[in-house]
Amino acid sequence: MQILQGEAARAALSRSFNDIPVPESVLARNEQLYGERLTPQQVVERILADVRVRGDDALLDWTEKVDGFRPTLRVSAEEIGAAQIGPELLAALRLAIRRVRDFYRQQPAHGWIDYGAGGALGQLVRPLSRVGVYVPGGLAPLISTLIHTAVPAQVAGVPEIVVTTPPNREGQIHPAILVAARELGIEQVFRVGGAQAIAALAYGTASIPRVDKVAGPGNLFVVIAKRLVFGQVGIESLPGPTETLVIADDTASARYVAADLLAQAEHLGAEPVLISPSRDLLIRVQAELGGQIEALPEPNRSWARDSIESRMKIVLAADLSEALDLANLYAPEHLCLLTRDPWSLLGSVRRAGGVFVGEDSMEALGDYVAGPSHVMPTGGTARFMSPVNVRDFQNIISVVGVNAAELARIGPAAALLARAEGLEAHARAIESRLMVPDE
Ligand SMILES: NC(=O)c1ccc[n+]([C@@H]2O[C@H](COP(=O)([O-])OP(=O)(O)OC[C@H]3O[C@@H](n4cnc5c(N)ncnc54)[C@H](O)[C@@H]3O)[C@@H](O)[C@H]2O)c1
Ligand SMILES: N[C@H](CO)Cc1c[nH]c[nH+]1
Ligand SMILES: [Zn+2]
Repeated sequence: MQILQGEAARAALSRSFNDIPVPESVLARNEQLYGERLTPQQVVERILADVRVRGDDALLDWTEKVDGFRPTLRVSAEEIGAAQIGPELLAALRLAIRRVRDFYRQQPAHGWIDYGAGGALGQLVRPLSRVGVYVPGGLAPLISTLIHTAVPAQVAGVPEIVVTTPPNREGQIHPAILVAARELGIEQVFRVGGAQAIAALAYGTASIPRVDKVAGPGNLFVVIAKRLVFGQVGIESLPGPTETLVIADDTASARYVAADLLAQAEHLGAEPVLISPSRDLLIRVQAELGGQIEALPEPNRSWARDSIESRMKIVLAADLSEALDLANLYAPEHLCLLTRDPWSLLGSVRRAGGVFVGEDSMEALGDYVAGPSHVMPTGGTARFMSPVNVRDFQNIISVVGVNAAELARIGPAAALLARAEGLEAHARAIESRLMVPDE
């Protein structure tokens, strides 16, 4: 594999969300499904327009066409109640819920009101009323994603959560997703995925209630749909196909570096990036990757090989400082630091969804039980977006309650600014309170 350096590395790691690459496999599947090589954007536009007009019928038609099954949309309370998983998996699921909940309970997310000499100013914080959570399920049923999205919303105080997730070819949802919903007290789960699920949550249908905000990651179709419905509904961020950037030096274990790259490479469409100041490490990791890919079972081997062969970038940096500059430029979803003294690099990290410090804090642990939500910004959007968190599920309402003395002090300036804007009624509204009342 080609090793990039200097300007070539900078060019390869600079990106704009608008030119997010569409894998050839997606275009080929679209040709099969639609008889022409439609882009995901074109497909999503059709789906959104159709669901908006035809509601549930459109959801069923698109699910049948794309997922191969015409499902009963709502999972009944009996099905949620009857879902079973083994005791060890249940214990793991409960551990994940507890650790994510404990993490988000630490996030400062309260309102404040300052009662000063001039009256009161502050911010009220209120939970959103109804939130939609998208749980990916195209290739792997991402049980953990339900936990990592719904729990921060619940900590924020959201009373109603609506879950959508695609059914498998038998029209089923993985029982652990239903058990997780039950553990979280979520009653509304719908068998629908992709852009049609996002459309349903944004517009509402006879079966699926319209929500105030849609959260959760997904493939290109999901991400594009979320981008297109923004404004009609709130969108927490645009977490799409996953990516991991590892910075490793000559002290890193090539085995661990390869394992961490492959852990994310097995997500379809993932982008693995490795940056090191050591050419020797880069060569050793490539050899390890070959062996570890071969040792994976199918279909994971094919998914990981596709990510490594089609999208992996390998960069030789002059030193760790250049490695961090390049990482900040790329703004990865996951930044993994596998160096002699990883904590010394933390101060230079400026753009990333999450940073994983040292070889015992592998990103795969973060996917499940570390604590922070694994739903993190991708595609370079970490330049301006953050991982899912409590604030995503709250409104802030500004409070203004100044008293008469304060009004007398600051009112004239406001009236002056209003007249400078040519807004006479604004000025008069202020001055009407400044006038001494007639005896
Ligand atoms: N960034 C994050 O925080 C994060 C977290 C978890 C997962 N992810 C990403 O989520 C993604 C999950 O993808 P997935 O595909 O497995 O599941 P998914 O649920 O996101 O998408 C599957 C759905 O896509 C739709 N679809 C697929 N091909 C289509 C086509 N040709 N036309 C119309 N619709 C189509 C179908 O409706 C299908 O049900 C992965 O890329 C993974 O990396 C990201
Ligand atoms: N790494 C994915 C994106 O952050 C999330 C995930 C869920 N399950 C396994 N991995
Ligand atoms: Zn993962």
